[in-house]
Amino acid sequence: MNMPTPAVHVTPACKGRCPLVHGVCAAASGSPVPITALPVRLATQKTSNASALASPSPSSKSNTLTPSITAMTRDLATPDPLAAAIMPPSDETPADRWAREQAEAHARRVSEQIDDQIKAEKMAMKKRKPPIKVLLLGQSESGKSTTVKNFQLAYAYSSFLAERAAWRAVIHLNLVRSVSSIMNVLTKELPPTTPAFGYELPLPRSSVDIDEVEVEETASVNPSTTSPLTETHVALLRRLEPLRDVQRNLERSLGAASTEAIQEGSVSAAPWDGGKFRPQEFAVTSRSGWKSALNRVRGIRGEDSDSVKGGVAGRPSHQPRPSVSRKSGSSRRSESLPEAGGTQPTVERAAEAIVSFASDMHALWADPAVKAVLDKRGMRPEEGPGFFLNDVNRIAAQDYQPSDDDVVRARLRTMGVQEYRFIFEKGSEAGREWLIYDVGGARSLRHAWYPYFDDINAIIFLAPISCFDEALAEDKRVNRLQDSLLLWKAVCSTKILARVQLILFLNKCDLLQKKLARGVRVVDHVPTYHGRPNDAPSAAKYFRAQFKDILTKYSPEQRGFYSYLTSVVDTKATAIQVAAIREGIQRNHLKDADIL
Ligand SMILES: Nc1nc2c(ncn2[C@@H]2O[C@H](COP(=O)(O)OP(=O)(O)OP(=O)(O)O)[C@@H](O)[C@H]2O)c(=O)[nH]1
Ligand SMILES: [Mg+2]
Repeated sequence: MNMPTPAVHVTPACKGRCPLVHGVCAAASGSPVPITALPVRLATQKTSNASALASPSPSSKSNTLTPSITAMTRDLATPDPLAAAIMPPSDETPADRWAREQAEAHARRVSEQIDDQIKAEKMAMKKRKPPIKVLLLGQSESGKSTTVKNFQLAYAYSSFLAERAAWRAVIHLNLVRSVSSIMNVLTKELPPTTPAFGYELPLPRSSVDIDEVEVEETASVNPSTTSPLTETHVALLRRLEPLRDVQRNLERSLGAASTEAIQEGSVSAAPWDGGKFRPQEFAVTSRSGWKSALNRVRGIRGEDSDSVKGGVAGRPSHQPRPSVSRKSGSSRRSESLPEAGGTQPTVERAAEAIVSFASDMHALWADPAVKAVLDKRGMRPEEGPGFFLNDVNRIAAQDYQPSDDDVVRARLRTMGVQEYRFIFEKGSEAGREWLIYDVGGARSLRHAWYPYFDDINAIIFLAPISCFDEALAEDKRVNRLQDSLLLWKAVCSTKILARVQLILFLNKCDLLQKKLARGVRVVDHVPTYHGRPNDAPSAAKYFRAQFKDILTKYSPEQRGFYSYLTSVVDTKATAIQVAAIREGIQRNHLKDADIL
């Protein structure tokens, strides 16, 4: 008799010990194997189930595949051999049968529920809207992080609030740094016969011996007759000298983000723009910047400990793009993190020291002779980043807690790329997730931007137009406005960004206004400005036209020019602009998706 070809398959894994479902082994974890290829074990098992078949003798040649299957087929008058395997026992009582059927019905219901759930999840996945991704670009100190703070204030205030206390150390450092830089200028004003300040002078070790050193040293000081500085100033400078240690300690506590950009020389404005750039060689420096710095003073160890994973909106989380993180192991800049909570005592000691220097810091800033020296040397700390000397008494108070405005004005540079998640609760697109990427703007950090160009919806580009007379911190030969224009040109002409909506913030308009009001002439730094009025609206209009020309000329495809005159430290005005931008980006996104 010809052996019928079985219509069932089992996997090698189960070796036929499990029931089959729809002709395929239920324990399938490997490729199904035709039953004909099975070792003898399956056949012997089936034959024992079908007790009609006599067991073959161990010595018998019938212990091979062919005779066993022959036996099995003979035995199986039932059409499905596996049904026999799971058949209820022949001696099942009515009660047992009832229980079995109940259990089977329950199992079916559970199985159907799971199927429904999987189906519903699949549908929801299909329906979920992709996040809108916005990248903030611009040179260092252009106001990118300050713009993020405006988004946080407007749309994620609880997370802004959660971080606010941690900014105290940053604000203290900003304050001390202003004092230090004033001290540096004043020290230069002293005549050469005056003993140098700083490291050559034996510094008082504590506030107790300040007076002794003061008396001893000031006796020999003979300030220049042309300098407005007197022995009182020298004494003041000497008393403030220990603040330099406070600054160093705070910088150490806050990490790399708290130091300002060092001069780097000839790094190009846009490292990705020019043929030789290979993005995979670079990595994002993620262990620095706000998050890490704030975590340090909050006593949180590790960079992701407060990252947002589908929860609170608006807090930073670093999520490097795959193309970036792949290489991050070798090229990531390492920064040793202190032990959890280890920076807290240092930060508190610094706060106490600052309180004890409050009146001297106030005296320094309020002194007309000091102002005269700063003016003469062209130094205007009040127009620089993170300036808090006007509020020294409030900030150097024992119980000081930063206000919203203090946080917005605080300066801490961004060194990697930081991602902020926002889930907007109101409006037509409620529930839509936004991802905002804040990057480090120094020239040496711009290579890390490129991987983020990939699938971005919009770029907010910040150009600080008050900087037309300033040099880049990284390269003193480069004018800051020139750098912004070069960078804008590179962004406009980058092919991968051809369809990305570009929004230009001509920022620091408040400082532009102040600068021109005190007599700085645009034409002295921008010769093509010739013949135009030296006022802020005219200058802003002129700069805007330059940016627009570049967009028109260098965009691979025609696109709209959206620009705003901003002062992002003005949170009220910025809130209105941010709302308009949000609406605009959303509309553009919907239009792209053909929803509008
Ligand atoms: N007066 C004034 N200050 C501003 C304005 N925008 C930003 N600032 C200040 O400038 C400093 C630098 O701003 P950030 O937002 O940190 O600059 P950034 O572009 O993030 O800089 P990097 O992180 O180094 O790339 C901060 O102290 C801000 O408060 C503005 O429109 N007017
Ligand atoms: Mg920043």
